[in-house]
Amino acid sequence: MPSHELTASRDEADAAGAGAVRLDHVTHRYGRGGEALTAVGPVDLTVPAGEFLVLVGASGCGKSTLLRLIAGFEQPTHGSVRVSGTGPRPGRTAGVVFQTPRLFPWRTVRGNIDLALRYAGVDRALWPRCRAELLGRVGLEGTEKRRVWEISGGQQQRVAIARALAAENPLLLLDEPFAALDALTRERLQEDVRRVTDRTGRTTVFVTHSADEAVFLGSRIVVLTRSPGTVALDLPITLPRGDIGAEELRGSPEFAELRTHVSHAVKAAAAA
Ligand SMILES: Nc1ncnc2c1ncn2[C@@H]1O[C@H](COP(=O)(O)OP(=O)(O)OP(=O)(O)O)[C@@H](O)[C@H]1O
Repeated sequence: MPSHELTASRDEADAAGAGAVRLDHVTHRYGRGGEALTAVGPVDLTVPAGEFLVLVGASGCGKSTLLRLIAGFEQPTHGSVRVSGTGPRPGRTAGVVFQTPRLFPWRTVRGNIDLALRYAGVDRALWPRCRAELLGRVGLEGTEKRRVWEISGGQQQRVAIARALAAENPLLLLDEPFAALDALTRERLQEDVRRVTDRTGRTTVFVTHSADEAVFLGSRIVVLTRSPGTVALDLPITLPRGDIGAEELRGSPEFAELRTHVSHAVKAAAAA
């Protein structure tokens, strides 16, 4: 890339904020002709750096498609997607966590994390420290030597989160990462993700069906209409973050009120 282009894209990134996402009039269509399906759009959405945005909506409303557009795995049919002021690059722009952990099953926990560190270009001499720090962040200290099949589904998803954090991308994208887990594990991992993202200040876009999960995690919630997904509700969440316990938060009347509000909005958007 010529140096003036590099400078221009750096300037754009600085102005947008590292990890900031901007969707301008984005539409995405799958297929062609009579078979074509407009899955998303038009959507205009700006996610400032450091925000925790949760996308909620009924099945098939286009949540995953939006996430894939932000990750650069899909190109919009119309409109533009910018992350940190530039077009997203698949595998480079964001750490991504999917519904299933997608780990290398024949490798150890350590092997899976090291692969991510190698891919992120981290100096090999720093791997032990980075690995320990990443595993510490997701509560997996002492599991380095265990094979993937020797740890639980919840622990595997924790490894996937640690791996997504390895690249130090300012943007984290999570697509229903806890959908397959039992309620208790799910709550614990929600707490982990809330803590880790609050601590690291990363911009996060999280997809879920659950109003409860959305209110617990988000600093902002966007509810999508049914397909094609457009913004039905854009709601800032002003619940306290940081120095409040998870149980206290989940048990508060404000939490219950917001959960009901979001749940009704999701149902109304799906029926509209
Ligand atoms: N690769 C694809 N090719 C064709 N159609 C697709 C493709 N991926 C998704 N779709 C369709 O686009 C629409 C939106 O799908 P998407 O997976 O984005 O929704 P979602 O809200 O994430 O659904 P869920 O909550 O069930 O995961 C659906 O009608 C789906 O069938």
